[in-house]
Amino acid sequence: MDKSMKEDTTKIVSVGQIDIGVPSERPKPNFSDLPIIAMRDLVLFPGVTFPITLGREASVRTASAAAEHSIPVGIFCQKVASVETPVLDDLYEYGVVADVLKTFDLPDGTHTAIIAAREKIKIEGLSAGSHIPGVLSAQVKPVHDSVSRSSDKEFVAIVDDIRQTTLNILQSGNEKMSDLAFNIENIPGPQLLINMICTHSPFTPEVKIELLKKNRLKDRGQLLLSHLAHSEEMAEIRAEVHRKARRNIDEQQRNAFLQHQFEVLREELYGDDDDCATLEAKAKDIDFPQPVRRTFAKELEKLRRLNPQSPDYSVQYSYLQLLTDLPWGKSTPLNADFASAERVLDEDHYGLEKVKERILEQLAVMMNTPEGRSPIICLVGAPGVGKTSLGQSIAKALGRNYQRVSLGGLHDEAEIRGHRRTYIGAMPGRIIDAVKRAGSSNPVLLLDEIDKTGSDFKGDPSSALLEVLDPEQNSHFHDNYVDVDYDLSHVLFIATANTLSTIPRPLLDRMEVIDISGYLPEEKIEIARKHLIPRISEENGFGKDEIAFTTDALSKIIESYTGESGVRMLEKELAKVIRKIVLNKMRGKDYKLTVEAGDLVDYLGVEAYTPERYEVSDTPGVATGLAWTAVGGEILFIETSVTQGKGEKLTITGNLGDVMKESAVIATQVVKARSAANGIDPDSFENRQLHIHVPEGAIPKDGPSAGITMCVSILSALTGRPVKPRLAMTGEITLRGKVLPVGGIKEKMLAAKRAGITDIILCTDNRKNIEDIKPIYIAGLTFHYVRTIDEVFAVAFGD
Ligand SMILES: Nc1ncnc2c1ncn2[C@@H]1O[C@H](COP(=O)(O)OP(=O)(O)OP(=O)(O)O)[C@@H](O)[C@H]1O
Repeated sequence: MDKSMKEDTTKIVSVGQIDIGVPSERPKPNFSDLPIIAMRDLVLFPGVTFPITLGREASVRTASAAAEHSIPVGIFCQKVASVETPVLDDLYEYGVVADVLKTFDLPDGTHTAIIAAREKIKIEGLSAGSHIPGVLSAQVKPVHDSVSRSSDKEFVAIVDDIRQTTLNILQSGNEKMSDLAFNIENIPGPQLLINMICTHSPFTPEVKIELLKKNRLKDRGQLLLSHLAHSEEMAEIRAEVHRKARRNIDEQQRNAFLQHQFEVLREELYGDDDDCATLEAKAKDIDFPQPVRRTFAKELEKLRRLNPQSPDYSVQYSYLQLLTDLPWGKSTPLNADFASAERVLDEDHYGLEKVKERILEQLAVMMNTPEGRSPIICLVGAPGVGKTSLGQSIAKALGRNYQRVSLGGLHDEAEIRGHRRTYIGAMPGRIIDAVKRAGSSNPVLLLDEIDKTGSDFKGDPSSALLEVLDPEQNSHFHDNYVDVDYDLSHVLFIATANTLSTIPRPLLDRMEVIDISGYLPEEKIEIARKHLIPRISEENGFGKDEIAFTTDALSKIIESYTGESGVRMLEKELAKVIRKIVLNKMRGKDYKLTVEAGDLVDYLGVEAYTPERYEVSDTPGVATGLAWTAVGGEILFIETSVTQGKGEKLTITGNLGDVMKESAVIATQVVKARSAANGIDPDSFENRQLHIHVPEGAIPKDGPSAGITMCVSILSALTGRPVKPRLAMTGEITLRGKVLPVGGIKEKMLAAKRAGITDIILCTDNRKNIEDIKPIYIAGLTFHYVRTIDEVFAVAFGD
């Protein structure tokens, strides 16, 4: 704002009833040539007296001359306040004629004049000529206000309302009208009251001119009242907004104050808040996804408010520590060198050509499409065949971190998905925990023994695993404890299982199953020589090649001290031998570094297993079957005896399960139906009692695969013809005599070879399983593929 404008802005310095000696005999104004003082923003109303500040030279001169010579002047408001030298057109046409009672020069250089307004006037046009040179003058005409009678109740009510509303506005603290505050009650007469309030009101000059224009005082009062009511309303709204703002500020200040006090007290009580600062510093370097960063900040604030001695503090602290420990977006660079991956697999594992080839196929695809989805590999096989260690080698070959997640015996879904933090002792699930331990977001996680999860009232872990393994869902894996999503899509999952039968179908469908069958004794000897003995020797403080086992010694350990498809027990027995050597060494006794077969009794005690050997026997009623257990294949003998007795009776013994018992009943019926064809009198069954027994009664046995063996055993017993020697068989039988295929063929064949069997009867449909086996495993075996029990009998009793 420029200086002159500021000076010229009329300023009310005091109000109303000051005794400044208004002359009783006032000179008549010259309406045809009235000197005019232009006001920038003041509209004066008839009857009102008050001081104004003058800035412009012309105004000062006019006021001084008017005061000195008692000349009435016209007081008009400018339409536009910024006009510096106004002419008549720049003024509103309504104003007042007034007496300049006094002028003062104030010490700060401004000039003040006390003006007493008389009546309303209207500009008619230019005056004939100014009697004060350089002073604006005009020809005007008086306009009289008509005053309502005091009996007009409506008018009285309006005036009362005006007074009250003005008081209300004043009470609400409107500074612009504050000069009226002390005398509004004392203003005499409604006319002066209305005009006074009009003059002092904070309305714009436009509004005030509208008020001034009203000739009937009642009309002016009404218009004033409506403006005042609006102002009052605005004042109330403003007061409310103000109150609210104050309340907010007060609350913020209070919180800040309390927070500060709290920090001070905390520091006094527990010293410096190291935990929060450490967490915060750690979080700065972590590439959190945006929602996780927000959660972290929120939870850290919560931690700050907790007492470090309270149990809640440690719960909250552990949670935040987990958030900072998880490898958000941190991944290890992948090995893209296929040849080195192949080398790693070969170095770590002997044999397993087919398995390694399948794994290499997957690795090749993964290296070729680094951004593609990783398959979920499921390695299935008996214990100790190297599933876990293969998983480890795959991680090594790919250059990824490795962690094992043990799922055996898991019943609680929360073990996979974590517990909500509201539970006491809540923890993250095993998957998140493994990712944390792995320290990168693209590790290899080995889900060990996925076939051994169960479900109970605490939920079904396998359904939680579905979410973990589903590429569509695992990019937003939600662990209940972590409570924010974690991206598992870069993790390579490898599952291991002993059997596929207990894995739920939907889970199985998501996995690439790779079968690892057991090892031949020759392979076990190689594994022991190349991998197990050097490793165990080193672990026990010997050089890699310091201890040697003769082939005979190894064969004996495998045959007489272990009974397994894998090499887990072999590993343990070898470790036992080497520990004994260490013991002898420490006792200062003589010790041999080459272990021979004869030494084994000293080292390992008496033989634990007498290998199942096929014993050539010409006793009728004995047939040799092949069984499969979780630890590999076995041969099993089925014995049938026939005795004379009253009525027909079938006795089954040998700790057999329901399915196997049913097989025995079916087998009896099948043989009975073919009795005539095999030279047995069908009526003779009347007085014969059959007893079927499967030796080693302490071991439970079940399954349908002994069906054809039972048929052969029964027929042999009934006819008295012994079964062809060194013949074993496996296959399910139907009531009509059809032979059905069975599983576990490779393990069964290994067991047959171990036992010295030469001929095997199998269902024709099992031929493909035999063709899958490496020829060296089945060298020396002759296979007889059959479809019916008659063909079985032909092989078993043929010449
Ligand atoms: N082909 C092999 N070459 C070298 N070492 C082997 C081979 N197969 C198994 N091993 C060794 O045998 C031991 C047992 O193997 P591992 O623990 O991997 O068996 P697993 O199949 O996972 O058994 P489980 O089903 O009980 O978990 C390991 O020390 C492993 O290195």
